Formats: sequence, C-alpha cells, structure tokens
Amino acid sequence: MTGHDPLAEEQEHLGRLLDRLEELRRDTRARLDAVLRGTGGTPQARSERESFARLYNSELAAYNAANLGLYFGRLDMEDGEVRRIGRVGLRDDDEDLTTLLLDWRADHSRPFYLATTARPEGAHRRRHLRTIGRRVIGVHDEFLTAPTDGNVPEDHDDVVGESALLETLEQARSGHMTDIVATIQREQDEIIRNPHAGVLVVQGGPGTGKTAVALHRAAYLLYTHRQRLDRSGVLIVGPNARFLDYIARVLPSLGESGVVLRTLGDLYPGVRATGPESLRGEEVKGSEAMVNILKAAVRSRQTAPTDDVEVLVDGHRLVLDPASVRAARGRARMTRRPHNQAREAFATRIVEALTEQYVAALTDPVGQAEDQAWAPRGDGLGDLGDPARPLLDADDRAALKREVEESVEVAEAINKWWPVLQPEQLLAEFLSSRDRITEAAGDYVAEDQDALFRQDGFAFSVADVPLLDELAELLGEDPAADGTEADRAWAEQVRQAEEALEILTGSAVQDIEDDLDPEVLMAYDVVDAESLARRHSADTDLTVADRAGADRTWAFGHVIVDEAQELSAMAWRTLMRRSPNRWMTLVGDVAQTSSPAGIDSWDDALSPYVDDRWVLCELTVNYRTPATVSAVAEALLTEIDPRATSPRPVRQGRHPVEWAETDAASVATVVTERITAVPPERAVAVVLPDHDHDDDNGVDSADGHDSAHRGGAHDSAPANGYPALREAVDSARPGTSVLPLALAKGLEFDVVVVVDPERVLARSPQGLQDLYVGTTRATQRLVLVQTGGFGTLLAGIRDALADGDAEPDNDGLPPSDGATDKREDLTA
Ligand SMILES: Nc1ncnc2c1ncn2[C@@H]1O[C@H](COP(=O)(O)OP(=O)(O)OP(=O)(O)O)[C@@H](O)[C@H]1O
Repeated sequence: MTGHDPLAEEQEHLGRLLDRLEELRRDTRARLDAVLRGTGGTPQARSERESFARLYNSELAAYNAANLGLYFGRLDMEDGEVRRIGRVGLRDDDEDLTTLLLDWRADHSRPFYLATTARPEGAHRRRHLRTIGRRVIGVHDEFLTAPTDGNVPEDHDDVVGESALLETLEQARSGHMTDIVATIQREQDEIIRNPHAGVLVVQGGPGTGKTAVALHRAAYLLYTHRQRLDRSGVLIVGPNARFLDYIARVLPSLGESGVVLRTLGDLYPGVRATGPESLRGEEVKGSEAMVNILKAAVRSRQTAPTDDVEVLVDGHRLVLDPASVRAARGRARMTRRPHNQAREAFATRIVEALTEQYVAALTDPVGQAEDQAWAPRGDGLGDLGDPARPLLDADDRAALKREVEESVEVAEAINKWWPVLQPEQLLAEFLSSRDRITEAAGDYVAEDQDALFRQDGFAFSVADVPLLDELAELLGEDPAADGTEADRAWAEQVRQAEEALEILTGSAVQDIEDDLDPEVLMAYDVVDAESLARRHSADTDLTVADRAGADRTWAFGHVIVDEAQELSAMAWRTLMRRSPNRWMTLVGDVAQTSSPAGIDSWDDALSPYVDDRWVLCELTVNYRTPATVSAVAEALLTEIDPRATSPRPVRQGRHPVEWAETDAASVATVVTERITAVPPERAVAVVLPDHDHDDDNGVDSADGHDSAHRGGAHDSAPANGYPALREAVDSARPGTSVLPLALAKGLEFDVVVVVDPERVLARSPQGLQDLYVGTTRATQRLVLVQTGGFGTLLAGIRDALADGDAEPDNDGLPPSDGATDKREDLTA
C-alpha cells in the first residue's frame, strides 16, 4: 500500500463505484418500467406487481440518494483486508459478487466508527475521504497501530477521526441538518446500533448529537430489521414543524423515506392544532389528573331524566321513569366498553324495558299494567318472555320490539341520554363551557379552571391533542360510522383482547369511571402477532407511512421521540398508544425542559409504562457550541442543577460571547450592527423571548402553531414586543431567521443573537432552561442583547468570563466587537 498515491488510488475506486451504481440504477429503472407496464392478471398478480414497484422505487431512491458522497471511508485491517465504507452496499457483478462498498450500517463497517489507538478493533489504518461529485479531493489517514513508516499514532481519547470531524463541524450551517455518516463517534455508534428492544433513553446536553443519533438509529434499524419495520413503520416525533423541516432531509439522504415525521400537534388525524395555549393551560392539560376529568366529562353526557318521560310507539303511550333509565345506564357502564360502544347496551335495555311495557299494555287493555307503572324486577329491567302473558307469541313480541326500536321518540330519548359523541365535539363543548368545567373539574382552583376555559372550543392547541386522543379511547368508534371491513375487524380484535386481558388480570367488572389501570392499550399486547401483521399488510397502494400517518390506532414498529423531555404526562399516554410493543428511542435533555408540563426525571415519566425496564445511554461531547460559547451555557446549567455536568465542547471557538446593553429604542440597531457583515452563506438567527402574540413581534410564523404553543399569561414584559426588529433585520441582512425561543429548540445557526435574555429568565419558571436552550444554538458566535441592564446572574456570568476569552481568528466571520470591550454600551 505504501508508495501508492492515495488520491489516485481512491479516485480510481470511486470511479468504479459510481459506474457500478449507475449500472444498478439503470437495471432497477428497467425492472420498474417493466412492472409498471404490466396490466391485468389475478388480484394476487396485481398486488405482487405493486409490491415490486414499491421495492424498486425505494431502491432507486436509495441509489439516487447515495450518489452524493457515496464513498467516504476506508479501513485497512491488520490482516490485510481492505474495507471500503459508504452510503450503500455495492457488489460487483462478477462470479463471486465481490463486495465493492460496505453499507455504513453493516457489521463489518463498525470498526470504522469504533476504532481508536487504545482499541483498534482489528484495524490498522482508518482513512477519511473527501469527495466532490466524481472527484476525490482529499484523504486523511489515521494510524491506529504503529505504522511501518515510523509515523506515531495520533493520541485519541473519545474523538474518532478528529480532523475529519473538526472540518465538518466548522462548515457553515445551511438551515437543514445533514447526515453524519462519515464521522459518527464511538459513543454515538453504540447508541445507533444498540440492540435493546425496549425503551432506550438517550440523555445528552445541547449539541451532543442526540437528534443526529436518533435519525441514524432510525436508518440503522430500518436496515437491520427491514422486513418488520417496512410493514409497521417508524414514527419520529419532533417538537415543532420547523424542527421537522430542519431534520427532514437527513433520512432521505440516507436512502430512507418511509418514516412518518410528526409533531405532537399532528398526532391526532384530522386535527391541526394551531390554537394558542397559556403556560398554565399547558400545565393543567398536561397533568395526568386530566384522565379523570375527561372521564367525568364523558360521564356527564350519560344522563337520565328527573321525571317520567312519555314516548309514543305506534300511537301507544309508554313511560320511562328515571330509575329505569338510570338502571339501563348502570348496565351500559358496567360493560366497561368505551362510551359509543356501550351505548348499544344502554339502548338495548331501554328498548327491552319499553317492549315489556308495550306487551303488558296490549295484553292488559284496561290499563292495569300502566296504572301499576312499569315495575322493575330483579335488576329493574323487566323480562320479555313472561309466560303469564300467553296472548302474544315470540314473533309478536319481536314485532313489537321492532316498533319500539323504530319509534322516533324512543331514538330521540336514547340520543339525549346517551348520545354518540366525537372527541372533537366533546372537548370543544367542554372547554368552552364554564359550567361543564366546574362540573368535571370542580376540585381545581379557579385559576386552573380558567386556564381550561376558552371561548372558541374548537381552537385546538397542541396541549389539546393528547386530550383528544384520550377521549378517542374513552369514547371509542361509533359502531354505525363508516369504516373499512379491516378497521372493524381490527376494532373487534382489540375489544376481544381487552376482554381477554380482563380475564388474565382477574379484574372485576368495573364502572367506566373507576380508576382503571392507565394502560387500557395493554390490550394490544395480547393481540396476537399474526393479526397485527395482517393489519400491517393491508392490500392497498398507499405506503405504510401514508396509512400509518392517517390512522390513530396504528401500532408503529418503532417510535422515536426527540426533545422527549417536553412531553407531558398526557402526551406520554398518547405516544405509548402509538408504540404498543414499547420499542422506542427517546432522546432529550432534562436540563432543557421548557414546558411547565415537561419532565425532570426520565424515571417518573417512564415507570408507569415500563417500570424500570428502560435503558439509559448518555452522550457527553458537545459538537455544536465551541468552548467560548458553552461557557455561558455551563454557568446557566449550574444554576439549573448544580450536580449536572456539561458536555465537553470538541472545539475551542474563536469568538468570545458579546454582551450588549442598550435601550428599547435601539435594539434593532444594535442587533443589525452585529449581523450585517456576516457572510450570506452563514445561518444567522435572532432569537426573541416567547410571547403571547408572536405576530406582533414580527417573528417567523410559517408554522405559527408552535410559536402560539407558548402563552403569555405570565408575561411581565411590555406587550408590544419588537415591532421594528423584523423589518430592520430583513433589510440589513435578508435571510436571517427571527424566531421565538420555543421555535429555536433543536435548531442551530452559525451566529445567534438572543434578545432580552433577562425577559426570558423572568417570563416563566422555566426561564433558565429556556435561556440555556437559546444560548446553545450557536455554532460560532453568540451575542446577548439586553434592553436596560443585565441582572445579577447574567452580569455575574459575563464578569466571570471576561478574562478568559479567546482571540478572534479569520474564519470568514466578522470580528466580534466584544473582543475589544464586551461591556461597552453599544448604543453609545
Ligand atoms: N459525529 C458527528 N459528526 C459530525 N457532526 C456531528 C456529529 N455529531 C453531532 N454533529 C453535529 O452537531 C450538531 C448538533 O447535533 P444535534 O442537533 O443532533 O444535537 P442535539 O444533542 O440534538 O442538540 P439539542 O439538544 O441542542 O437539540 C449538528 O450540527 C450535528 O450535525
């Protein structure tokens, strides 16, 4: 190997790989065309053609995606084997089907990500390649064991392929996340390939690659468990639409497109939750106590009259008294079935009672029976087949029963006392009625009841989505509603499973409002694997992602949640329903929790579902923020939790944090001064405190539902935000993002300007966490702009850091003003 020109050698191999890729692409294209030309045949032949078309389409997508940066790494093993690693696996078409390129996810590729000088994993040398199109423009070798040419191996600790990594990290951010296949680090690889088939929690500070790891794990699992996950699908849940847009290109770039990406707000099919929510509302709606409140809200719709009610059946006057309606209601509740399905039991009892009375009236024409009223016997529901009334045979009785069933008045009465309910309608009516709120949530203090109330009940917020989902469980499908045969069969199977579960757990018949085990959906656990599989292989053109995304009861094969620390107790319930097998990857950072309903301990959130059967992995290296910037975040973290350790920044950084104090009138000037000269290819964000009406702030509102997600009930700052800022920023530096903190979560920019950090701290009990998030978005430079002056905490951090700043360097970014005097009043 030595003596060769490595560039030329790799260039030759890359050429061969690209040619082979092109061949495969042409071949697959031809197969796809042939399949698409096919027509007619048996249904089975058609369905086979469809599945081949899907397969070829996804192969083509993978080949197309692989074209860019196809070949990026090489391992020379100690035994002389050469392994070339890239985005897809490629074989030659020779007799031996020689491997030309290993998929990065293959087991044989693993040492590329794991090997260090301390643990070379059988490898002697690791080579990173840099390519542009068909050209290899650079190679970087690391010797993992002593090389023959006398070079001393680099000294590594926990960073693998350091120079390739640092080069990647210094690059300008495009506004979209890119994949990290070429530089995955050891601790990240261990998570990506973790074999744990239950709940895996990935905890790590900002910038440790949690999102990157989660996405690469999805790609890895799809590769390793292709068959299973192709059918059941992978769901990725992120904090907001902007974040999903930010990460959307990573999986397609890895050749995977069949993943369902959702925010919590769109997890309930048919509802787009864009309504505002106050912080208090978020907290109240997120708490588990809502389960009982919703049960009470459902129960309050199961009514009974206070006086006798007359109904006409074919000209005959029949009477229902309150006791018999209550008895029918009790019977229906005892079925423990969801409201809409238990309705049948209610209706049956009412019809039986009336039929009994009808029979009595006809066989007792002088009206004796009526005078006696309908006397409940035993369970209070009468008895149809009383032999003491011989005049009517079974057919007559059946005919009378039909008449009762067909009576409009009877139907109206049943509808009134036990109406068919839809979750949206029920929740909207509940939230927009102070009386209903008081009835169901009477134990809540007035402020909490107020937080639930709103005028427009249908203006659903993200916090309402788990409530809708809960209600969908409590109400169940309307048995009369349209649905496919398969849907009905599935619902029936779940119902049977619930019954079986009840037998298994030996639970007695309970009323619907009794405190059941929270996991009604444990029923899925006893739905046999075969029927799950059948549901997952429905005969349709739609992709799994389409079908799964539109189906509230879809059981995903794997569920990934990013920023999982933000989920409320109610949201966890919703998510767990999407993951009946509990095979999940949850990534987050409990120190970044900004939702008042979010979590501060993984154990608290997970133990109700999996007890202690979850595995924790931690990420410890910060790839995003350089040490200069992380110093501020570290100080904030100490305030949040003195015991927490900050991730170790992998880069030193060149720009000290800038601290600018100004007055309200000059904010726009001070901000624009800081960003005007930043080159256009760099991503810049101006981050504002969350606000009631973000549009007033002139902030990005492309997906305003997330900005509105934060309310301003506790906003102590002036209400009219920063009206001139957007305009000023737009004209000073077009393309700059201006966004509220809630939307910045999970994103990153080269330069970040946080406006009014003191206001961030003041506006909610989670203010420290919010500011921690804001300051950790920067990959290069952080500017804090404060109207008035910095308070004690921030001024203290500023002063403590004042002496240790690095010298600016030439990296294409303008020099920091703060390098001369960070404390100057920039309005002066
Ligand atoms: N191994 C790696 N190679 C190259 N870049 C990496 C690597 N790991 C992480 N990064 C980059 O570091 C940045 C931060 O990663 P990511 O957004 O996944 O972090 P995070 O832990 O989710 O952060 P946060 O909690 O702040 O949202 C991204 O630009 C990501 O591409």
